Amino acid sequence: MHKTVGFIGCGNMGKAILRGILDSGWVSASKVMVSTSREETLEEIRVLYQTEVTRDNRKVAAHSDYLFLAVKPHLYETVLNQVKDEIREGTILIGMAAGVTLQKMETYLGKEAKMVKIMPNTPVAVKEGLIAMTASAQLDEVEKENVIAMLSTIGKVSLIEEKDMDVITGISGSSPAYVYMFIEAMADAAVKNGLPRKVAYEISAQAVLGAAKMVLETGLHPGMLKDMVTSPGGTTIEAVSVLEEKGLRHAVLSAVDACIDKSREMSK
Ligand SMILES: NC(=O)C1=CN([C@@H]2O[C@H](COP(=O)(O)OP(=O)(O)OC[C@H]3O[C@@H](n4cnc5c(N)ncnc54)[C@H](O)[C@@H]3O)[C@@H](O)[C@H]2O)C=CC1
Ligand SMILES: O=C(O)[C@@H]1CCC=N1
Repeated sequence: MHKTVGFIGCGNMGKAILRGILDSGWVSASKVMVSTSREETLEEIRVLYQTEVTRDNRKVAAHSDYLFLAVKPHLYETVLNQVKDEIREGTILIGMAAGVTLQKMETYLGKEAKMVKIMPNTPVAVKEGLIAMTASAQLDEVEKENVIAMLSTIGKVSLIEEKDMDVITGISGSSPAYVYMFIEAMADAAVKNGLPRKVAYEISAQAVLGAAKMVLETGLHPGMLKDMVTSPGGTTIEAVSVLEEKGLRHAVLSAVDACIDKSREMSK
């Protein structure tokens, strides 16, 4: 595959995808061009990834078979308006902004185009991402399969209806942040009890990774897996009891609900 790839904007999410697709070998650095508004970011990307970099979004648009739009949601209108004449007929535009629907992208572009909306999460950087995806009617099956093949190199691809994108944002796009808070809090407790911080992070993170794998690979209900850890009169039930008392379930449910609400509001 000798396709060209472009990134307009390359901050936290753009860099995570860029790193993932380069590491996977799906594309070589010589086929990738990146533009951002910040000179320092461009220099960092050029040094780290050896891709071509530019301040000119139009140049990236003209270069790309697959064009990732990795700017903040409020910049989509400006950027799509800026590059609309450079986008080739076969170019596939890949939007990832919370609240920016395929319909909005088409309106900003002012014409129909091959467009994909994804909701990735930052673990794509280590090829363990979740990428929810929906494609516009302009993509044929082969083009859709090609996009799925590219994204599959950096995580699991979940084909969804666009109406579900806000919910997926709540439990995937945004959720690594909540999980990092959980890992950090567990590590703080370990540090309080004398463990060096570095060891505490490694052990907490591995426990979360292992628990997630158990859910995915055993197919057992999370409640049953919890029960299997919780020995009668043992240590775990003490922690479980405090988590229930402090309202962990309700806190998580309400937090995810607030995230979904915000995404829905942005999508209007
Ligand atoms: N950070 C995350 O975990 C996730 C982010 N997203 C979406 O990804 C998009 C990017 O988010 P982040 O990477 O977190 O933001 P960020 O602020 O880290 O990166 C934005 C990038 O856009 C560049 N930029 C700003 N103005 C520009 C312009 N006019 N032309 C070209 N580049 C410009 C900045 O220099 C920066 O490189 C957002 O739309 C967000 O909704 C989606 C899923 C997860
Ligand atoms: O916080 C945000 O708006 C973006 C979208 C999902 C994750 N980060």
